Amino acid sequence: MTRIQELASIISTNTDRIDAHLTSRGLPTPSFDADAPESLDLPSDLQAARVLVIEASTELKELLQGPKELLMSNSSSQFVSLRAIYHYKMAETFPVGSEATFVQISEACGLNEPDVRRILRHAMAHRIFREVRKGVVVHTAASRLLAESRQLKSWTGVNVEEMWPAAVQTVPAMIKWPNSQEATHTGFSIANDTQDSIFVTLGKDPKRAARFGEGMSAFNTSGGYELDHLVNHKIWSTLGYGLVVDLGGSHGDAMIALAMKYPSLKFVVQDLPRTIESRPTTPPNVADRVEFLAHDFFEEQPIKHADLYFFRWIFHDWSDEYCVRILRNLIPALKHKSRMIINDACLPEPNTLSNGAERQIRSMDLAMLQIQNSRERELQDWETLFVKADPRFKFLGVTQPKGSKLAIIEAIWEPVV
Ligand SMILES: C[S@@+](CC[C@H](N)C(=O)[O-])C[C@H]1O[C@@H](n2cnc3c(N)ncnc32)[C@H](O)[C@@H]1O
Repeated sequence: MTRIQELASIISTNTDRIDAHLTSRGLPTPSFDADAPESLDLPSDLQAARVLVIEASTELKELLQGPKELLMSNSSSQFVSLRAIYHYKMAETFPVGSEATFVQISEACGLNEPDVRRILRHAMAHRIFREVRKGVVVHTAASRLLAESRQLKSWTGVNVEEMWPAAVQTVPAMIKWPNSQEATHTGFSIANDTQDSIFVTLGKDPKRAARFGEGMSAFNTSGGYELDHLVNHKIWSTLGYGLVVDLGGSHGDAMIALAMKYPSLKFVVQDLPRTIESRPTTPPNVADRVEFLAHDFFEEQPIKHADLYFFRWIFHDWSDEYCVRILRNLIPALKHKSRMIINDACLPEPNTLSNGAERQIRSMDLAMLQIQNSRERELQDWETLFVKADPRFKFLGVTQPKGSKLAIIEAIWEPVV
């Protein structure tokens, strides 16, 4: 069998399995229609089948394209339509389930009709909106999310208005500040004409801070980043009536999820003031056990003797020098056997992941470069970080929950007594 035949067979077999499951339960078949579910709800073996189909169909497509077409298929304009749709709030100009003409959308959003038409037709080629009759637009499942999901809107806003401009300026930043590890020497710095880091910049603008927090919340519910992987880890049930402090915890999603499952634990979520202020209301059933506190992790930790200090997606935002500072700022607060958990990626050896997972993790690594001059780390890097910070941190190792894109990196404070 040739590779393309093999791929076609993987696609066919696994698509049949998914289809049989959906059909036998009367569940809707995947579609781009506005009423399609936000994601496919499948049991874990069929989620694996879904990933196999996606991986195989991508490889098949790219093999059949050939190298020339593959290289030339990267479009520099891919985010123009999405950014325009986001900026002009085009998805919100007419209700889901109804129709609108390009003229009506233009009048509602304030952009001239010819540009509305070309922007939307570009997006339609990517399944966002559909032209049901000439000049008449309806929502698809993707444009419905842009119209109705606050989190998805924010995620898109962060992507097209914070990340993308920074990406464009990343190589100029590398040329301007060679080998810099500073969070103020980045594509983000050039794109925003600022000498502040992204987090200081967002901290000065409540709307941007709130949007970033909501965008992070969207991440926490999607492909491999779901909080279940964290919540189901064995460590939490060993903490008894313990106190957990989440540094850079944004709107508290992780601690709220843990509080729901572990009623004896108490939590403090720390972040910069604008992020803490912009959080949504905490669910009432856990509000008495999840406290929010503005705290800059480059200052000394004010909550003493917690059982566990937690960092999710924090260290990948900072170069080593700054990570060491973050860890050292904990030391005055630590008690014997305080635990540290870092919930971040642990880069595997090259070519050990599926291509889809490899693309995602390498993109995240570059995203960290473009906004913070930081990076994703390998196992050895994590161990070294604790050693550099203080030899009294004992590195316990890394576990990779099945299906999770983030690892659990553990250390314990063990000064000689
Ligand atoms: C990538 S987000 C991760 C958010 C959250 N831990 C999660 O997993 O959804 C990084 C967070 O670090 C926060 N942050 C950045 N600099 C900080 C600082 N100096 N002190 C405290 N929080 C900070 C940001 O506001 C942001 O919420």
